[in-house]
Amino acid sequence: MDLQISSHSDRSKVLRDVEHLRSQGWEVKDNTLQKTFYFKTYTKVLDFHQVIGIKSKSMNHHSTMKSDYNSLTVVWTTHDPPGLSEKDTIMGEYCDEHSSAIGTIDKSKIRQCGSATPGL
Ligand SMILES: C[C@H](O)[C@H](O)[C@H]1CNC2=NC(N)=NC(=O)C2=N1
Repeated sequence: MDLQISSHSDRSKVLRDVEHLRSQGWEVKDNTLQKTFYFKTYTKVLDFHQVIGIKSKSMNHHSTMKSDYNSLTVVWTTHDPPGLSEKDTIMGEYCDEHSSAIGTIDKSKIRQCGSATPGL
């Protein structure tokens, strides 16, 4: 895996934590950690977005998030110094913990209503 670890981070710890997150459904892509969480309602999608946003403010570490009616895709990476850092793995764990508290569903259970942005 050609993965860049942020230079201020403990490389072996980040790699270990990334492996754990991969076992929980996170994908490593272009030096990011990403995962799509599925929810029964849009209200839950918005709640999860808000929960991540509040934690991001307190950690001064921010993700790219793409919301849809039944899902939220979260992408973590560190910009400076670039690569994956402990902050990304901490936030990944935080997302898993809080998505469970809100209540995720399996992808196969989402109600298909079409994307608001065809082609995405
Ligand atoms: C100046 C401020 O501390 C930085 O820009 C913070 C803000 N949020 C951040 N978020 C992420 N994901 N990576 C960063 O390097 C980062 N840096």
